[in-house]
Amino acid sequence: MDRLQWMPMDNSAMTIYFIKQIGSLQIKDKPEENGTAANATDSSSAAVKSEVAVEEKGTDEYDNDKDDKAAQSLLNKLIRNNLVNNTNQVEVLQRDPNSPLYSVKSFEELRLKPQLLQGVYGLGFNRPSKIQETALPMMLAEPPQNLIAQSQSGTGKTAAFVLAMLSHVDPNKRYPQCLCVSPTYELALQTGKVIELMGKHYPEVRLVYAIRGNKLQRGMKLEEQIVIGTPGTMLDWCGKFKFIDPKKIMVFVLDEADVMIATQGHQDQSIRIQRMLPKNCQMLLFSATFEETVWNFAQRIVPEPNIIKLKREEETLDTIKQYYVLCNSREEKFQALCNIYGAITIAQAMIFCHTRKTAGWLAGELSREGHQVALLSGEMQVEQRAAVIDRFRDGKEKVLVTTNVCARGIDVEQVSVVINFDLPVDKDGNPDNETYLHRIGRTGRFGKRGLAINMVDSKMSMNILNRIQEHFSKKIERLDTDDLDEIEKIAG
Ligand SMILES: Nc1ncnc2c1ncn2[C@@H]1O[C@H](COP(=O)(O)OP(=O)(O)OP(=O)(O)O)[C@@H](O)[C@H]1O
Repeated sequence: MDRLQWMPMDNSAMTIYFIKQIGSLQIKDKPEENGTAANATDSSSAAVKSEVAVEEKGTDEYDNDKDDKAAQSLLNKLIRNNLVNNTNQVEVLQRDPNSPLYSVKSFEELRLKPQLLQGVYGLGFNRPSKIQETALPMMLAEPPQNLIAQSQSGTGKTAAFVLAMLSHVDPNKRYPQCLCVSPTYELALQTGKVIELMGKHYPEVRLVYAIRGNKLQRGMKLEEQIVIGTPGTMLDWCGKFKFIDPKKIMVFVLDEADVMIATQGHQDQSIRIQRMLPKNCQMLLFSATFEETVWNFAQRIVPEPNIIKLKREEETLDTIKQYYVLCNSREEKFQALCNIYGAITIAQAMIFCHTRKTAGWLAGELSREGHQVALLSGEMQVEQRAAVIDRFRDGKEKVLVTTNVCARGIDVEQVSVVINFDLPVDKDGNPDNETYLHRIGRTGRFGKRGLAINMVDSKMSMNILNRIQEHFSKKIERLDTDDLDEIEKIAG
């Protein structure tokens, strides 16, 4: 697939250029922001400065950073360049319990079209991932089987359903045969990129994006076999504008169901699209989590599904030593931090704050002390955040100060210390145990030993710490940061 259809654009602020070569899809969305993103990669101190400037404005923009699932998912994709290490076992629930459970250990066994096998190997995939081993045979089976697949972020779900779509289309038929719905514009583009790359040697198959800004002429009929887009535009293209004949769709993919559900209105639109599709259309639903809301949504969309879940790995904090430090103010917390830095060698540390304001202040103080500091918070563009994380991962900065935007999914192997400058609480002020686990899980990865230090500055935060201890049934020891010998000992 070495070309994309050129699509007429409207005059909105956004301009999209589709350039002939694969991988050179360029998006221009507010040029001044591109400039800011470039600056962010230049130096982290630029980010620190802007944060301090925000603080001076004295407004109440210092909210706790919201857990934006779509942004987090996009961030994960932007910073990840290989498969997430996964040791979990797969659990399969089949629609027809008599059919043999079929699983493949190689891509050859799937008897893919040579062009697609070339695409797979071209991407550097040597063998299927855990979820792909089981999902691919089901998705490629005849007659088509419906599937709900859950597996954590970065385990190869996108690659799996992209391969299924590319395998199912008939390139000789010039109309849409596969629809793939993603929760946001940016996530749709990311998935589109995987389709382009995987279909690189299959130029007869074409792809079009049903996303905002891509205005087609009324009355036109799409000739591309695969349509990827967001639910609203996809619904319009199927219903209102009739660019797509939904009755001819053979495969319907709902990507990132958990993110989709978190986005208002998307459930409804997806269900409305699904209702237009023929009964025998294959439904594929993918999600990184499998909470009740996702499950309810899945049941409304996917009739008689096969289900693949990853069995949950035991969450363990055994390799992480946890301490708390008693302080009276944020200045004392900062002093305690300096003492820790003075006593032990820290390869890389992540420091979590409750608000953007504190994070900005702390980053400024630390850089004044001579530390190489990176700052990450929710008001930054996702691309800026990815650039900051990349620099941190490359060791260009040794300390990353952040709010909750960085709690999940980011693997930086050299992080040996995590500091909760503020303990994680939910919006009602109760301990946020899940976030605590995610935060301190940034250290001690892959069985390495890690250190987590919690700053306690009030009765209330002591109470929160106690409740966290109770929740995990794990003692958190007190650390006296005025005693350098004691600090040295914990690093041993
Ligand atoms: N079989 C494979 N072998 C090696 N790398 C793979 C394989 N399958 C996928 N990858 C790579 O692993 C990374 C994650 O894959 P993918 O995006 O498909 O995961 P995902 O589960 O869809 O993640 P998310 O939940 O974030 O959408 C990508 O960089 C992809 O190119």
